[in-house]
Amino acid sequence: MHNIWMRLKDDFQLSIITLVGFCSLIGITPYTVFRLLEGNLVVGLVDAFLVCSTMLAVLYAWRTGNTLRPGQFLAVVYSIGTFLVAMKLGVNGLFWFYTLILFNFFVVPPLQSALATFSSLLAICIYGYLNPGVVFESHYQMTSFFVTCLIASFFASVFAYRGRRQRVQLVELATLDPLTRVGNRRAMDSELEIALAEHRRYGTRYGMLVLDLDLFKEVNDSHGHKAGDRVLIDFARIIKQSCRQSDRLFRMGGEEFVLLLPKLSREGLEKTAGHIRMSVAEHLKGPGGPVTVSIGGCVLDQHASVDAWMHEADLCLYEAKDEGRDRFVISPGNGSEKKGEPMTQTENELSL
Ligand SMILES: Nc1nc2c(ncn2[C@@H]2O[C@H](COP(=O)(O)OP(=O)(O)OP(=O)(O)O)[C@@H](O)[C@H]2O)c(=O)[nH]1
Repeated sequence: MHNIWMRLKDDFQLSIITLVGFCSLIGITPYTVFRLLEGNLVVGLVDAFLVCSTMLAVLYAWRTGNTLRPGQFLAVVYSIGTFLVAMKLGVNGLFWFYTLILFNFFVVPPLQSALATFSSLLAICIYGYLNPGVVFESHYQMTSFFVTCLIASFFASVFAYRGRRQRVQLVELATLDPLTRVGNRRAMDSELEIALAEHRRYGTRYGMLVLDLDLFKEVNDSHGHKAGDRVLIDFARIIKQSCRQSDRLFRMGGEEFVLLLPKLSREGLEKTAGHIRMSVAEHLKGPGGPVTVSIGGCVLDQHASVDAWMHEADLCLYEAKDEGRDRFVISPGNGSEKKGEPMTQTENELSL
C-alpha cells in the first residue's frame, strides 16, 4: 500500500491516468447501465467500451511504468467515443466535449492533445453540418459550440504546456548538478540503490568508478573559482564523451564524481578507467596547463550495501592518490572490505 501511495505521489502522469480510471468507473458506469436499460444500445456499448479501455490502460501504466502510450491510447479512444456519443445524443452529448478537452490536455503532450481534440471537434461539426437538426439545432449553435471549444482548448493547452515545463524544471532541479548538468548526489543515491537491487534480483553486473581531479585546489588558488568551474564543466563533458550512453555520471560534491557502468566486468572497468584517465590527461586543459584525474573502481559483488560498495571504490581512489595521482586502481573484487592489495595500473602498463 505504501508503495502504491509513493508511486502516485512521485509520478504525476500515473496519478492522472489513475484518476481518469477512477472517474470513468464512477462517472461513466452509471450512464452505461442507464443507456442499456433505456435501450440505447450504441451509446451504452460505447460507454462500456470507454470504461473497459480505461481500466486496461490504467493496468498497463501501473505494470510497465509507461504512461505515454496508455495516455495516447485513451486520448484516441475518448476522442472517438465523445464523437460517437454526441452523434447519437445530439446537443445532450455535446457537453462531453468540454471534459474531453481537459482530459486530453492532461494525459498527452499539448500538440498530440490539440490534434486529437480538434479532429473530434471537426468531425462532429462536419457531421452536424451535413445532417441539419440531428446534432445542432442551428448553424449559429454549431458555430458557438465550435468557437467556445476552441477557446477552452487554447487555455487548456497554455496551462498544460506551462505545467509540463514546470514539472521538467522541477525534476532537473531535484536531480541535476547546476554547474556541470550531470546527476547530483540525490540522483546518485537512488540510482545506486536501484543498481544494488537489480544486482541482487537479476544478477545484473555493475561497475563503479570514483573520479577525483588532481590538485584541483591549485587551479582555484592560482586562477580563481571561475576558472575552476570551467575545468569542472569540461571534465564532465570529457567523461560523458568517453563512456557509453548507458553509463551514468554523478557529481558527488566538489571535484569528486562517480560513474555508474551497467553490464561491465572487472576487465571492462579497467579498460574504461584507463580510457578515461588518458582522455582527461590529453584533453582537459586548465588555465595553468593539463589537469589529470585519479580513479578508484570496484565491480558490484557481494556488497552488503551501497555504502560498502562505494567505500571499496574510495579506498582504491585513496591508493591511486597515494601512489602519485594520474592513475587508476581497481579493486580485486571480493565484495567485502578490501583484503588484498588492489591492482594498480596506469595506461602504459595496461597496453603492455
Ligand atoms: N571552482 C570550484 N571549486 C570547487 C568546487 N567545489 C569544490 N571546489 C574546490 O576543490 C578543491 C578541492 O581541493 P582538495 O580537496 O584539497 O583536493 P585537490 O587539490 O584536488 O588535491 P587531491 O585531491 O589530493 O589531488 C578545493 O579548493 C575546493 O574549494 C566548485 O564547485 N567549484
